[in-house]
Amino acid sequence: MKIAIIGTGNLGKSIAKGLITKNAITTLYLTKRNLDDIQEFEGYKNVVLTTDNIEAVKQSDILIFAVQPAHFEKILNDIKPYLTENHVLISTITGFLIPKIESQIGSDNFIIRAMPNTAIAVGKSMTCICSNKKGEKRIKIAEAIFNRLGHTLAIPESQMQAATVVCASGIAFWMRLIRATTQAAIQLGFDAKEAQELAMFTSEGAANLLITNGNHPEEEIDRVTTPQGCTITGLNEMEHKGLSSSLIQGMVASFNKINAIKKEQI
Ligand SMILES: NC(=O)C1=CN([C@@H]2O[C@H](COP(=O)(O)OP(=O)(O)OC[C@H]3O[C@@H](n4cnc5c(N)ncnc54)[C@H](O)[C@@H]3O)[C@@H](O)[C@H]2O)C=CC1
Ligand SMILES: O=C(O)[C@@H]1CCC=N1
Repeated sequence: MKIAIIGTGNLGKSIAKGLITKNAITTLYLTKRNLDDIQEFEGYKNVVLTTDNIEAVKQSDILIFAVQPAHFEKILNDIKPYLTENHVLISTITGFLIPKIESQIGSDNFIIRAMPNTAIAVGKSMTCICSNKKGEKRIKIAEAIFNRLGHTLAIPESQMQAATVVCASGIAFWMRLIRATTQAAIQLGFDAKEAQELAMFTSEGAANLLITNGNHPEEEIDRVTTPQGCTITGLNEMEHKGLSSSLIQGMVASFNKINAIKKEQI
């Protein structure tokens, strides 16, 4: 696959790492206004670093956009004359709706929105995908790319903001939970490195139990909570302090923020 990543910042770099590691490219063009920050990709076979978005568009079939929302409109205008009927455009840009993309370049292109997260760098992204009418014919291509780099779910565009909070911001939320459990493990006597090891692999195990068995989390909790034991004592204390409630409220606040940004853009 001839892929270009337009805007190789935090997310773009993560996607590039995933694509290169999984050997999912024929050619990969990585664009950025200043190439200093992406020198780590220099020297990889079939990977080209450039400041020239138009060159990247001309040399690629699949265009993945990973710039900040404020920069996207100008980039679309710049590349518009070079888009062909074969290009598949995949935008990862938060809050930039398909009708707005179509208002820039028309509705006759394959337009897909994908919401991955930075775990794409290690092939473990949860990526939600939607498309315009025309893009429905190419959504399988997007799914094939992102399935190699994790797990995908096709959703309506109306759920894309919520998916951003749950999956993209979700990496930060989970990191904070892992850090908090690490800090607790240090207080309970492990050194910092061991504490993080315990926290990381325990959270991986918990997620994998659900992924593998398809159970509800409470079923797995029931297997751990010995009556009058230490687990239920800790769990109930966390709930008295508002664990579930604070997570839900935080994610709703995050969602409200995205919607406020979207209103400013309209
Ligand atoms: N960081 C994340 O975890 C996620 C980010 N997103 C979305 O992805 C987009 C990018 O986010 P980040 O990577 O965090 O931002 P970032 O600011 O790290 O990366 C954007 C990159 O685009 C480059 N850029 C700006 N104008 C350009 C131009 N004309 N040509 C080529 N490159 C240009 C910038 O130099 C920068 O490196 C945002 O719209 C964000 O909402 C979506 C999901 C997850
Ligand atoms: O924090 C943000 O606004 C962006 C969108 C999801 C991840 N980063």
